[in-house]
Amino acid sequence: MMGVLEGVLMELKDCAPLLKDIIATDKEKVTFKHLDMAFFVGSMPRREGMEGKDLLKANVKIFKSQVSALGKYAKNSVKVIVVGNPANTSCPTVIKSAPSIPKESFCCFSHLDHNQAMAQIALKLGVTSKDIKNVILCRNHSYTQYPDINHAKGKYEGKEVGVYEALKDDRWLKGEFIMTVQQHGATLIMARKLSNEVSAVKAIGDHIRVLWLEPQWQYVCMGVMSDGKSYAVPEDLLYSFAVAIKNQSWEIVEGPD
Ligand SMILES: NC(=O)c1ccc[n+]([C@@H]2O[C@H](COP(=O)([O-])OP(=O)(O)OC[C@H]3O[C@@H](n4cnc5c(N)ncnc54)[C@H](O)[C@@H]3O)[C@@H](O)[C@H]2O)c1
Ligand SMILES: O=C(O)CC[C@H](O)C(=O)O
Repeated sequence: MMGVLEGVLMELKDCAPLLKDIIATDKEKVTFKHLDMAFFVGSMPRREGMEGKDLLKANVKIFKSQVSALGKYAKNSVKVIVVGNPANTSCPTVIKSAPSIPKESFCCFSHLDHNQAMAQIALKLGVTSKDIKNVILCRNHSYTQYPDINHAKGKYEGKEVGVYEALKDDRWLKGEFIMTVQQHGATLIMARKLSNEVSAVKAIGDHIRVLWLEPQWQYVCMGVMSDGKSYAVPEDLLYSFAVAIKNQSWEIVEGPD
């Protein structure tokens, strides 16, 4: 596998102007030492005809072994993002496998769903995603997720207006839009015969920027352990909420403006 890694290294060097150094290794002790952020992405993707549960056994085994090494070698302040699927279901198991790391430091990656939902609205309005804000991706990273646009706003014809008001198409927003977002991953696999890549990498970059560099981004979606006090979601259930970011940490937002 080190040969393959050499190829990945070459690509990383080609696309990272701010890159200072890379350590390529297959040793857990070296990989996880002094880490600030860990993305659990090395795992099986779903192929056409497979269901999320088909990945569970294989991927949870990979995550469990890696995260216990993470607990052993990484800083206690490390932030862990579970990307590999089924991301929601795996995340609590991952958390339990590294008890030395606070459970608030873990999240399941739902930034891609958030980007997808914003893109659907932007395309329908004829603007770009950067003109849309406050779309909340609720519940989880699967077909039962729910894009909440009650607080969403768009810059439309020079004004900032609520998405319902701008689109004037409640039927689409309450029907086709929700279904398109919920089934986006599966539809893409059917079309491409492979799961998403470019959009996932872009969303991972967005997630890092929000968490690490741009805390002024107030309403962003992450799958986190519920505190039992918000939106009647039971405590310790992994759930995608709108969160506010402060000091590289998150807080569940109750009803964004
Ligand atoms: N949450 C999300 O929004 C989201 C988005 C995209 C992909 N995913 C998930 O991320 C995962 C990876 O997807 P992909 O398209 O990159 O898959 P891929 O098959 O292209 O890459 C998976 C990589 O994992 C590596 N790997 C396999 N077993 C490993 C192990 N035991 N230890 C370390 N690495 C191992 C493989 O060598 C391969 O390089 C999948 O589970 C996919 O469903 C999630
Ligand atoms: O398996 C799916 O339905 C989607 C896979 C995709 O990589 C994603 O996580 O969005």
